[in-house]
Amino acid sequence: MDLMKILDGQVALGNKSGTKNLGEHKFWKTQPVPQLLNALTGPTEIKEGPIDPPKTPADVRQEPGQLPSGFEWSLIDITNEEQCKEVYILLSENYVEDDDAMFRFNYSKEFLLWALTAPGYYPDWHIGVRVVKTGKLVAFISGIKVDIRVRANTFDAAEINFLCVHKKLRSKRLAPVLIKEVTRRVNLTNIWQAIYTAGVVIPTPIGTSRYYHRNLNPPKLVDIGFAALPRGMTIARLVRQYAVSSHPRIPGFREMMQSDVPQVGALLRRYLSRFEVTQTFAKDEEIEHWFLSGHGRDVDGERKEQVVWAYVVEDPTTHLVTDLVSFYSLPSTVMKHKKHNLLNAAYLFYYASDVIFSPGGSSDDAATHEAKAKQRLEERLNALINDLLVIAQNAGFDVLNALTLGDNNMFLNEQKFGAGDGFLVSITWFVNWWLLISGFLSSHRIVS
Ligand SMILES: CCCCCCCCCCCCCC(=O)SCCNC(=O)CCNC(=O)[C@H](O)C(C)(C)COP(=O)(O)OP(=O)(O)OC[C@H]1O[C@@H](n2cnc3c(N)ncnc32)[C@H](O)[C@@H]1OP(=O)(O)O
Repeated sequence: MDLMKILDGQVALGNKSGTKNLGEHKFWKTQPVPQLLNALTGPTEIKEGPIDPPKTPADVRQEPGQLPSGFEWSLIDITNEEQCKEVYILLSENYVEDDDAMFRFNYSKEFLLWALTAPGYYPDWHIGVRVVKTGKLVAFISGIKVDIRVRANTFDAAEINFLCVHKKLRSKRLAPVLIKEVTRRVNLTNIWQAIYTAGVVIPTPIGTSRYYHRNLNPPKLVDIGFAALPRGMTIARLVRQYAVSSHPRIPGFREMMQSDVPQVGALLRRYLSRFEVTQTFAKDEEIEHWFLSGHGRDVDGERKEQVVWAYVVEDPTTHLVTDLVSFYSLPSTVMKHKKHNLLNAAYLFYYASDVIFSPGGSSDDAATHEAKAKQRLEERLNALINDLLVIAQNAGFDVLNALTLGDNNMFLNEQKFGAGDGFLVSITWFVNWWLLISGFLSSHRIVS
């Protein structure tokens, strides 16, 4: 993981938008978040524990916050095809772009439905703002409920995502109004923590993660400016360099099925127990949602895009599920390009392997046992990602993106991922703990 540098009250993340004088946060400095550490002038340590005195939903204002005149709140029913399409259009025209305005996220309607209807979601955390006169949707913010474990503590939290204000309404302080409104609705359910990620630094990050990109379609990525053609290199050589085999190699590697849900749940929970901060996925219905729903199908003649792709390894002898590996599909619009209008990007999602838990030799001391387990895991993850690349390429993806978190450093270099210019900052809110969590946000481009 890349740690951000905190220097003289400036946080430098290496990308243009990531640098801001931290004293300037008019909104965030009023909020119950840990304020930024400053080695020279401010606090240098944040103590674990509640920031605000504990409250109850009875202490929360019952009415929505005040919007500027001419605008009104509008609850979005994301399961309603028309309303989902309105959010899709707002985001596809106004959501996250890279610094050079070459690429913009193009979340599909199916993706939005998948991401916002996870088990336990609250429909009234899907909040829109419309122009009163025309009814046009011009802003959005959303949350879902997630269970988070930080070391030994597990608690309910909101995961906030898809904050978006129409380009024509930017810099009018609408974002703080949206954030306060989602906070109010979350608090009404007696939840007081939230997690979210951003491509900018706001008080206070608990971790920074860098995007890495595995090129699967060199001619296109070079053509659209996502990847550079290194000096002295030809496209043909680049194609050879990034070629992947045509079939998965691990015996028993196959698409995940409904009947795998209990085993995958047990495997993933065990694997994630090794980390200090994770979503718990305590219920099998969550496993089913996150790994099996959103599969592409034709409904009433309309093609539904496949969102999540999950694969398992079924041991050919025992028939037990030993491994999981997955990605989700999140295309980006390629702006201002004559030939290509879409970058088909796959994003590495969760993976797990039981090789880390295999018993070692009886004579091994603890350190040897751990070193051997780590090596087994490294070999296995490389094999799994190698097979996932085959799936992604055969399905027509141009690139597989991954972050520098979890066990990803065990395979990023070997599987030929290149460092990107995008960073993801993970942030907690009202939270007692420093958290690290992965999210759905990136800005991107391969820089090395
Ligand atoms: C317990 C429950 C709690 C629940 C809530 C938890 C918190 C959730 C927090 C949200 C998690 C979202 C997770 C995602 O979805 S991250 C994705 C964010 N979306 C985009 O980047 C899409 C393109 N950009 C836009 O639509 C707008 O630029 C947005 C809407 C981002 C800001 O609109 P605009 O540009 O017109 O600005 P303003 O004049 O209204 O407001 C300026 C204030 O807003 C602060 N700002 C700017 N960007 C972000 C950002 N990404 N997270 C938090 N704060 C942000 C900024 O520092 C400034 O405050 P301060 O610096 O002066 O103090």
